[in-house]
Amino acid sequence: MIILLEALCQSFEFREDPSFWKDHNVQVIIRIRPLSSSEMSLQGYSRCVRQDSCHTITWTGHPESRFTFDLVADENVSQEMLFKVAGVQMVENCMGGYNSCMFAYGQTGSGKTHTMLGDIEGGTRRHSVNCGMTPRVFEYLFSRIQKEKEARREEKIKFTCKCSFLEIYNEQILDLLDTSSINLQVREDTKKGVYVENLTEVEVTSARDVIQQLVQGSANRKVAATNMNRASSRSHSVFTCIIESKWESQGVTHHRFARLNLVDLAGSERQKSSGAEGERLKEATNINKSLSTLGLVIMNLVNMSNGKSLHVPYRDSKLTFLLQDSLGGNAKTIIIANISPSSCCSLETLSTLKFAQRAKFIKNHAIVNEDASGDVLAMRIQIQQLKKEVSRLQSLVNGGDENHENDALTVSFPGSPGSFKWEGLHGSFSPFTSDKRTSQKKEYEAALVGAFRREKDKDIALQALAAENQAAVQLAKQREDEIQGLKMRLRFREAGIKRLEAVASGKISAETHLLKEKEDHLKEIEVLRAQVDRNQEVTKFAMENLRLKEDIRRLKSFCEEGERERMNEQIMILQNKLLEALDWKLMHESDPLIIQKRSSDMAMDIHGDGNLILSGQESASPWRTSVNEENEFLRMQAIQNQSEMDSLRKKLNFCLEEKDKLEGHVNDLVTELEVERSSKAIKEEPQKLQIELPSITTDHMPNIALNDQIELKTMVDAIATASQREAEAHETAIILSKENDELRMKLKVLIEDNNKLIELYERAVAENNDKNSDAAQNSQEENAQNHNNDLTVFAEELEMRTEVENLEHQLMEMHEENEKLLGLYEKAMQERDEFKRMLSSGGQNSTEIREFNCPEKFVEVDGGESLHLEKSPPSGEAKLLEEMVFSESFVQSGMEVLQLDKPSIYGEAKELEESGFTRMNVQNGSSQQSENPGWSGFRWASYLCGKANFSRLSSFGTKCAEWSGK
Ligand SMILES: Nc1ncnc2c1ncn2[C@@H]1O[C@H](COP(=O)(O)OP(=O)(O)OP(=O)(O)O)[C@@H](O)[C@H]1O
Repeated sequence: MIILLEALCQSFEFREDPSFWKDHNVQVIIRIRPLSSSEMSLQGYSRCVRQDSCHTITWTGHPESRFTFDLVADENVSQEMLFKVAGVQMVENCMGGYNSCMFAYGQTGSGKTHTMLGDIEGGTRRHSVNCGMTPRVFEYLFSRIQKEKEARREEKIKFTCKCSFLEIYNEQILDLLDTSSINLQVREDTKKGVYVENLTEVEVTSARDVIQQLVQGSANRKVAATNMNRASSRSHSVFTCIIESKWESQGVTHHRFARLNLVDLAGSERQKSSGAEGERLKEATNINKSLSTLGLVIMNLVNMSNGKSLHVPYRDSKLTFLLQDSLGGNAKTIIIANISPSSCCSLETLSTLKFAQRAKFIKNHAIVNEDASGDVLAMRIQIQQLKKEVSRLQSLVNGGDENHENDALTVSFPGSPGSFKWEGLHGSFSPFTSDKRTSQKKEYEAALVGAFRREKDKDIALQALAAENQAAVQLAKQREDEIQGLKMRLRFREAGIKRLEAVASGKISAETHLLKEKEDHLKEIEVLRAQVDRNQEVTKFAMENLRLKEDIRRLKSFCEEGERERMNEQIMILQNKLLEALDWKLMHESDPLIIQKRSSDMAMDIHGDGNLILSGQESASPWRTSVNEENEFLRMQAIQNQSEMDSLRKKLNFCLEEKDKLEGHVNDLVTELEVERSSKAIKEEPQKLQIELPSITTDHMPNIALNDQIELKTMVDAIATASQREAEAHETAIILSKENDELRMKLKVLIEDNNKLIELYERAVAENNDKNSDAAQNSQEENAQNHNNDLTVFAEELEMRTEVENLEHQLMEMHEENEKLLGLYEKAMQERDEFKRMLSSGGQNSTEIREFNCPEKFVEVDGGESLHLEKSPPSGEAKLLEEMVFSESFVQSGMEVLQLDKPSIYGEAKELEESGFTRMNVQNGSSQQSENPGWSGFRWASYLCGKANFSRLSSFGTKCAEWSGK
């Protein structure tokens, strides 16, 4: 970690290029402050920037962005070092007559005040290493002034420094040196430029004076504690010093001045992070507003330098209005963009870097602010002398003769450090000493440099003017084209009007007019199109417009049509895939640590299962191959088994369905059979009654026989159908049973296969264990994989085994069901046979029934399952029976009974016959164990009815069923 930090905090050479200010008027420096303790507690040492050189810095967020600046100062750059690089040259510029400005920009807490003021309580830098830029600048300025005064004593050079200190708080200008004056106004004047009306200006003569003002003003500044900074400046502060110098030379008075602005901006802040509320929130809003105007001004300045003439909204905020000279005007400006390197300020840092990058493109036009005034005559002489000097120098350059007459000339350059005399080449006529001559030569050179520099500046200004001119010419041409177009359209209109007049006076027809009109319109369109095409700006804007519209549409659809969600989902999917790929890679890369961990995890898992105990050791490669093969074989077997099981499951389902159908079928058959039986019994009853009661039935004999024949035929048909259905059911049952057998066989095979698999698997495991004990440690990856495979196969087999068991169980159940069904079926068959037999022995029955006419006995029917009547038959019903069949009521209780165990109709009838009972009684029985008392009751009632009048007593049977609760 420490090494990493050292690498990250690697220091780069931090020194200024002395020639910088010759070509540039705006310098941008990035200053990275050290991580604060709160940042470290939040994000540790995590950083959002990386310094690549003394000019480049990379923001390491997504996407990574690289920025290039004039200088990048890391956290190791001290206050003094920063001053030497940026401050010293700025003071020199001021001494040379250039307006200078230094801004500190950055988010709240990024170190702006530390940079600009630093520790000023202790006085000058001699007292504190943390003393900031401003005190150092003034200390150096006054030392330079002192030196200059000494060097140019002859010229009687004089310096005056006036300071003012203001703050812009909530868009109001406050005088920090006089708290009584508030809401000062910014004014603009052709002579003075931009200035603040009624602002206190204090003359200072030493660094100490300045520091005094600084301390006083800083104490008046609005500072408050926020989440981001314990002492956050809630305003922009501007410390201004106007440095003026005057000197005389050759009767000419020179006046030079420079304005030095030192600006500590309030920090941009996100309301969320700063936790601003109430007054703080209002401050923050104003701060952010003026900073965004500053950003806008800079953006428009950049656009301007790219040839786009746009309005620069200086007046939109007090700050930009006041500092307009420093932004795109007559000044040399340094912007120090302060940033925090911590990841928790990543977005703010990026925003500062972007602001600084934009600011780098500002183009200032700094010129020396100097005036020369004095005796007009003296100046004329000076000009003449200069002219002569220039021509003499030219001839010298050309190798011509020198005119020594004019050798002794006094030369003075406006704006030069002073006037000097030219002594000619040898200086023989000069009254100056040779020492003086050397120093004058130096002055002469310096003056020449100044002259050239000014000339160059003028050239640049000229070039800018030429470019502007060209743009103006282009614009004029464009306008001319437009006017031409308009003229043409006017001509078309005039022609149109004339034609209309002609139409009105009947000279030409309306059709001709319309045709002409159409032609004119087409031409007009052509002209307009040409105009539009010629106007590149319009085309460009149109294109841009289209592009922007497309962007907006895309963004809208992105948000509205859930594109964003979809993309997020896709990203998630991709991320998961990536993770999977990484996992796979990790698994397959021979990282011994990871593999060891994985294999030990695996071993633990297997232990946990309680099925396998495998150590995390590797096995030899041939053995591995064979185990792999076995595993593969097992896997294939498992797949095969799985598919067989699937097909078995399908068959089982089919069987179950068939079984259900069969059950339904059998039930139908049983019902039909019962119905047939009961109807048969009812039919037989009259025959019997005929025998028992000849007097009653003889009259109806021919009718009954005919009816019987018809009913018998119907019954025979019904029985034939029933037999057919039974045969079908039988067949289905046989098929099912065959299928069952097949299934059973397959299951057996499967179980055998399974057992084989388990055997194989156990053998593999045993071998594995054996091999593991000998294996070396470096192939644990393979082992882990095999274990994994084994475990998977084992799990699959376990699952299979459970499934097979389930299947077996199901089969067993099915088997049982089938068995039951078969039983039922057999029973049904038996009953059918009985029924058939009963039918075939119809005549014999009448004889037997006749035997029933024995002494009266009562039988409790529904043997073993006694008929339980919940309601007694209503007396009316009993009466009916009496009237119809018997001479006395047979619906009684408490009589002697005959218990029958599980009687069948046939059996019961037989027993009845054997016992010689002539009558049976449906009794309100005591037994309640009947499974189907209603049914039994009905059966017995039917039996009785069969022996009485069928048509009338059948209703009694139904009633019996009702009474029995069905
Ligand atoms: N380069 C640096 N070296 C050491 N400490 C620094 C540096 N820069 C800033 N600091 C410290 O960070 C803290 C915040 O700095 P400062 O008050 O200068 O921030 P600011 O940008 O002026 O904030 P605001 O905009 O809220 O006024 C101070 O305690 C300061 O001492």
